[in-house]
Amino acid sequence: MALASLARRKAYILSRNPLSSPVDAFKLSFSLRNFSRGFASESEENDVVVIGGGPGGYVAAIKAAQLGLKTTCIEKRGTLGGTCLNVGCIPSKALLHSSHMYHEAKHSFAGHGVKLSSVEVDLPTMMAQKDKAVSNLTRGIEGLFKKNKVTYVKGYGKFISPSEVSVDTLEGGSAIVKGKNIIIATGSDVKSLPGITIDEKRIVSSTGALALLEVPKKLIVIGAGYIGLEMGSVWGRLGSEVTVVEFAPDIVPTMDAEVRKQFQRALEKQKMKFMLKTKVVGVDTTGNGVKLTVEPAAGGEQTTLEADVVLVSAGRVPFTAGLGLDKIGVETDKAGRILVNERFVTNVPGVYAIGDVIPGPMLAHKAEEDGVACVEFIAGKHGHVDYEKVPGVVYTHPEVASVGKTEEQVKALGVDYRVGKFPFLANSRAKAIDDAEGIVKILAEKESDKILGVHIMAPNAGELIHEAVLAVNYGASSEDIARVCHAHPTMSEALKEAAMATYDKPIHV
Ligand SMILES: Cc1cc2nc3c(=O)[nH]c(=O)nc-3n(C[C@H](O)[C@H](O)[C@H](O)COP(=O)(O)OP(=O)(O)OC[C@H]3O[C@@H](n4cnc5c(N)ncnc54)[C@H](O)[C@@H]3O)c2cc1C
Ligand SMILES: NC(=O)c1ccc[n+]([C@@H]2O[C@H](COP(=O)([O-])OP(=O)(O)OC[C@H]3O[C@@H](n4cnc5c(N)ncnc54)[C@H](O)[C@@H]3O)[C@@H](O)[C@H]2O)c1
Repeated sequence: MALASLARRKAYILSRNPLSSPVDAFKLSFSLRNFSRGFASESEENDVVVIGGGPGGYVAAIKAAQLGLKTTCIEKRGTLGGTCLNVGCIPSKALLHSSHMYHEAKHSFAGHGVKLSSVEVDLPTMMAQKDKAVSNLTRGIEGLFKKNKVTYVKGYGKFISPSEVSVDTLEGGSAIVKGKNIIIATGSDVKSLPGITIDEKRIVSSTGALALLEVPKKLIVIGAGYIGLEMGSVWGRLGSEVTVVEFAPDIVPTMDAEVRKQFQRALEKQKMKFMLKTKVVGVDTTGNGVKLTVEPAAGGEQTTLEADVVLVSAGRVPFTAGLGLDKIGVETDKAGRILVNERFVTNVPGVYAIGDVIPGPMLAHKAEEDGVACVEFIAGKHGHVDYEKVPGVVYTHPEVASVGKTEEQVKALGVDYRVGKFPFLANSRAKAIDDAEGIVKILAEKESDKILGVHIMAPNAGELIHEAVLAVNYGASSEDIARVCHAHPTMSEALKEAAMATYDKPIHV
């Protein structure tokens, strides 16, 4: 790197970092010189050290390096990408896609005039395709680290002081990594239930459910949340008889109630069974399968259910084991989540936390936004995450996607509102492809017509929602969406029609 360009970069960073002292300035120029040479020794002080290489951590590390900060990321797993890439978002979406293809071939192709003499599941090939997707993507992040000159340390990090992390490296040694700013991005782990031991064979977490060696005849899912419904769908499509046991009166309790009812009906049509308001009180694994004793959540008569495999998907908890938080005095809440202020700083100056390990939705895209905003603050810029406008998607078929408030939340706020709905049964593209189960529902403030929430159930709701995410972020009205020309024939026209139904009348119903 030319000296002039180094000087410009240094001046730029210092101009945006009001905390930089002359000593910091010296360290910065030292680190920038090393940065320009493309290496960094672990004993040198970093501007930013990130513990955890998941969507929160790796994105924070890349962004920090892009902002000219000398950055090291410590990850214990041996591969980057965290829960999401290794055992979460990516492998589950790979299996959801493969199992959907099988299900379509078996149940829908003939109706489109495509005849197959036989359709079979080849589970090892399906799993290999999933593993290939995962390894390509995790290696891709290593490439991005190299490209952006992020130092990658493979090992388990623990605090020895607010500016030093000791790492037990995967190679067997240990190292001290120093940083002016340390970001905790250690993510989450499966929440275990009392009396139920996960062996990842017969009683599995999502990780085991992503790697079963055969299709279970009977699968019981504990918890009707994101993981339960997605993984229940995968195995249900491949032939399992799926029963979902849920403690609450409803599936996905955070979803808009009207959409949720339609969603539950759609899943029941796919033969998924639900036992709501039900709790698990005992598990017996002494025989070949698993016997699960359940009773009504409010107490009452017990029933025994039998299954080949039980999936425990009753939520996730922040992961901070062995991190040494007590050593440096980082505060957590009762649920173990690290408490941070609006700049992601913990109660210990210089120590930050982002992603699943702090309060807020446990979603990969939220963790990424946290990561970018956190390092922007560190670099003296203005980071921003609006937690009210984080979209959520359940990747079943149909998918359910939402942004903003549910009708129940709007009612609770006492706001006067209007609702506009449009069914996919009246959408020409959905009818053309014979996949028309679903609805768009828009909630808008009555007086201003400002959109408060959008809920979509549709085959590709996870893609369709982003027009609504943009609208909600820009403070758009339903009329704003309705007056935008949408291409025909597309599923997106259903959003336009629902918007017309919100402030006026739709054309096609
Ligand atoms: C089955 C499943 C499916 C999911 N699907 C989706 C989805 O479709 N969309 C979505 O938005 N979200 C999804 N999620 C949630 C998503 O995976 C998380 O919200 C996201 O991974 C959180 O990112 P993170 O960076 O905060 O933590 P994580 O991804 O958990 O990463 C934390 C990393 O830190 C490492 N680590 C922990 N402690 C240490 C230490 N002391 N030293 C070094 N390294 C350490 C861990 O090994 C881990 O790799 C899914 C989750 C699961 C389980
Ligand atoms: N598509 C996605 O974005 C996606 C996919 C998978 C996971 N995730 C994330 O991972 C996290 C964990 O997923 P999850 O499905 O495990 O949690 P979740 O919070 O989505 O759902 C857990 C469900 O289990 C129920 N439950 C809790 N204790 C129970 C008990 N003892 N018996 C029966 N039911 C019980 C809850 O009422 C809830 O409905 C979620 O917060 C989600 O954000 C996201």
